[in-house]
This record gives sequence, C-alpha cells and structure tokens, in this order.
Amino acid sequence: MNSTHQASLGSICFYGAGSMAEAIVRGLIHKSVAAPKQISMLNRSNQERLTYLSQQYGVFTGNSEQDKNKYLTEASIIVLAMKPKDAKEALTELGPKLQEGQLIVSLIAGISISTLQQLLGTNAPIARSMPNTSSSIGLGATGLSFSEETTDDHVQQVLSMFQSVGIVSVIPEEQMDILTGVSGSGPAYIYYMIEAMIEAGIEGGLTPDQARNLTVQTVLGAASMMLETGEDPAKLRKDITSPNGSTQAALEVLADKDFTNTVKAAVHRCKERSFEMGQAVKEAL
Ligand SMILES: NC(=O)C1=CN([C@@H]2O[C@H](COP(=O)(O)OP(=O)(O)OC[C@H]3O[C@@H](n4cnc5c(N)ncnc54)[C@H](O)[C@@H]3O)[C@@H](O)[C@H]2O)C=CC1
Ligand SMILES: O=C(O)[C@@H]1CCC=N1
Repeated sequence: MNSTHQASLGSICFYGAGSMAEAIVRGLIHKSVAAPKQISMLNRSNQERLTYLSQQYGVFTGNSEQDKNKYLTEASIIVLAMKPKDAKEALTELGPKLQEGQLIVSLIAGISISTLQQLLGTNAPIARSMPNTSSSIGLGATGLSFSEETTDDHVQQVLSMFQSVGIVSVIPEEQMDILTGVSGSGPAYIYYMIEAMIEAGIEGGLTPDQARNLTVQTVLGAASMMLETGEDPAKLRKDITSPNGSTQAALEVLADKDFTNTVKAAVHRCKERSFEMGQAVKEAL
C-alpha cells in the first residue's frame, strides 16, 4: 500500500513505553505526523526511562494511577505496547476505563483480536499491528489487520500512523504470525549476520571501524539494489558470483551449513513462537 493518508490522529496514548513504543513515537514526531503534545507514554515503574522520553521527545509521560486514568481516558487512540506476558494485567485494568469511540492499536506479538477483546471485556475497535524497530527512522515494515468494529476513519488513522514510519501491508489476521517471522523480528536476523561479518573482518585485519562501515554499506547497498532495480535477489546474487571465484567459495560454505533451510527454520520458529505466546495468554483467560 503506497498512497499516503492524512487522517487526523488526535491524541495517542502508548500503554507501555519500551523500545517499540519509542521507535514509533520517534518516527511520528520526526515525520510531523503527530506533535509531541498529542502523545503520552505510560509504563509500570521506570521513572528514569520516562524522564528520558519526555526530555528526548517532549511527550507527556507517567506511571501513577492518576496518570494512567488521565492519559488512557483522554486518548482517542490507545497503543498497547507491553509484552505479551503483561497483557492480561494491563488489559483487565484498561477495559473498564475505555471510552466510547476510542480505538485500540495493538503492537503485541501473538495475541489475537478476539483475545484482546476478551481481556478488555468489550468489543472495542482494534487494529492489530506488527511493526519493527526500523520505524524509528521511517523505514519500518508493518503488518495490519482490523477488527470488524473499526470504521473507515479508524482504518485511515492507523494507516496514516504506520505509513508515516515506513511501509504497510494489510493482511488477514491469520498471517500475522508469519509476518512476525519475516519482518517483525527480521531486523534481528540481519543484525546477527552483520555482527558476524564485522567480527570476521576484524579477525582478517580490518579495523573495527572499517569492518563496521564496509559491512553496513554492503547491507544498505544490497537492500537498495533490490529496491531500485526490482530484480530478483537470486539474479543479483548470480551477478556477483564468478564461476569458481571467491563468492562461489563463500556461498558453498553457507550451503554446506544448510544456510537456506536454517534461515527458513528460524522464520518458521518465530511464527510458531508468536502463536505460542498468544495461546499462553488465551489459555489463561
Ligand atoms: N521490540 C520489537 O522489535 C517489537 C516489539 N513488538 C511488540 O511490542 C511490544 C513491546 O515490546 P518492546 O517495546 O520490545 O518491550 P519493552 O519491554 O521494551 O517495553 C514494554 C513496556 O511495557 C510496560 N508495561 C508492562 N506492563 C505494563 C502495565 N501494566 N502498565 C503500564 N506499562 C506496562 C513496561 O513498563 C515497558 O515500558 C511487545 O508486545 C512486542 O511483542 C512488536 C514488533 C517489534
Ligand atoms: O521478540 C519479540 O517477541 C518481539 C516481536 C517481534 C519483535 N520482537
């Protein structure tokens, strides 16, 4: 989905003030899609973290009962940004505070719309999302599914929010776990690969700075080549691989270690784990 929507967002309360909430807040503010004073962020206890967030972004923050009551009831959009294991407590508390017309946007991995509604005790309109941390620099990739209670206006607001921080795919909810395996957790696999390449470069005698800069530019260049040429990755790989050359030798090592199946197994295990986390919450209802 490429078109840019400009729906007005109203006030947004992030219920959970961790790394994913910060990534989206940073993106929203940097892209001027929301002003700092439209945003509030709540966490359980870490005052130091809240002080950092209010100083860094100029948003409202809080962790007291009074703050919670104020920001959760005043917001037009409430973003669920706590870990799956904390969802039951947080949503049971949130349910009775919900106001008519408020929209819930969940970032929580694994937990279905119907489980969220059961925890809230009401069929509130819900957008289930799976973003990633690259949202903080406007290069996020987000999956979205909407509950049947959401209106066209809700859909536009949520598209607006996530399109401001990257690309968006609207998908059937049952595909959310595999999307988590590909793009929600995906940046971590790429960082893992980058870490290994940097280590190897240093082992081979490059300075840490050289190894880092060369690796980062290589990953950026490879991703940009795919975007700009629209080519198949296998074709781009073949363009680098001279017969019996150095690239072929490297790829043979990866193939010997079952690289493709290992990466696929990681993505599928992530999908399965996402489902398991949701099931654990559902079974404890
Ligand atoms: N980190 C990532 O790359 C991604 C995370 N997600 C999802 O986003 C959610 C948050 O993940 P992170 O930001 O990584 O976690 P985090 O551990 O960094 O942050 C969680 C926040 O929730 C707060 N919290 C927990 N219970 C609370 C309660 N009862 N009241 C108020 N605040 C409460 C904590 O104080 C903390 O600020 C998770 O559900 C995760 O599945 C989704 C996509 C990517
Ligand atoms: O690791 C997790 O559970 C979350 C979901 C996607 C990225 N981080």
